[in-house]
Amino acid sequence: MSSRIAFLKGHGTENDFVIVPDPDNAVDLSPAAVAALCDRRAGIGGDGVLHVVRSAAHPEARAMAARAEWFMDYRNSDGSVAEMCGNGVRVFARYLQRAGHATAGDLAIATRGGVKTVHLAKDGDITVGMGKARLPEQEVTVRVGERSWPARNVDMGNPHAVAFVEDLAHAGDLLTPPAYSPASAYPDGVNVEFVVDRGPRHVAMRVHERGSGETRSCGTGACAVAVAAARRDGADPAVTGTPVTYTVDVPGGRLVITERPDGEIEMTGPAVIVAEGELDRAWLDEAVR
Ligand SMILES: N[C@@H](CCC[C@H](N)C(=O)O)C(=O)O
Repeated sequence: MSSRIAFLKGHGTENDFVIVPDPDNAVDLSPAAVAALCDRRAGIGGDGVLHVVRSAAHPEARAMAARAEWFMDYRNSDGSVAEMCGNGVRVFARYLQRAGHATAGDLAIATRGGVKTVHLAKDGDITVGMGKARLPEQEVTVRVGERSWPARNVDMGNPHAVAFVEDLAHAGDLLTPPAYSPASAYPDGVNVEFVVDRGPRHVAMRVHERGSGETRSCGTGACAVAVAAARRDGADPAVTGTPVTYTVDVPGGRLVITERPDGEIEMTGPAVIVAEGELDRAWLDEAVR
């Protein structure tokens, strides 16, 4: 076994990831190993890890192997797994392109949230088919300090609570997860988005991510926000037969989200690889001890 592990570092609207190419699923990425990699002082640093594995080599993805050669085994920075990562899937596709595993055109990627189709151009922004949103009706309240807001429940494969606020500063420092009630609303935790209006079909958000804390962007969160904003604004493509597009500003940049009449959501945004290197396996072994 080599004493080195290849890695790359990338981001999408500053939601940043450690990328671990591991086609045969040979690297033991325990939760402690993921947390060590994501540590911004003692490790590489990132909001999460994109473990790049051939679908056929991963028990959670084998059933998707005929439709998608590669599986995005996404982990949050605390080591927990999540169903889907919208910024991550664009960065994942950018990595596959750079490594020569994908060319311009449509590329299917397996995720725990199902197979997603990424449209890759030679360069520039990347568009991803994010699937449909589910809007469970349950009433939820999100609380930060003395303030509270009703939140819209949006499921993008992973859970989101979207709260429209007067000022993004009202979300506070987001060093701890925002409180919500009822406590039973999200048995597996939730990503919480705070949203303000910027103009017609243009909003800005901050997010506290389950398993990662406040991040500079969340792709699934931006989709959840766009759908929640559209319904609040009385826009439902399924009713009007017309696609609806929202621009969503995040602290790390801008994402453009379109919901089509069939409910399918497309997200467009950047994906950047910033570095490539090798990890010392002995460091990782020591870090998880
Ligand atoms: N940053 C991601 C979402 C990552 C998963 C999330 N923290 C969860 O646990 O559901 C995105 O861009 O969608």
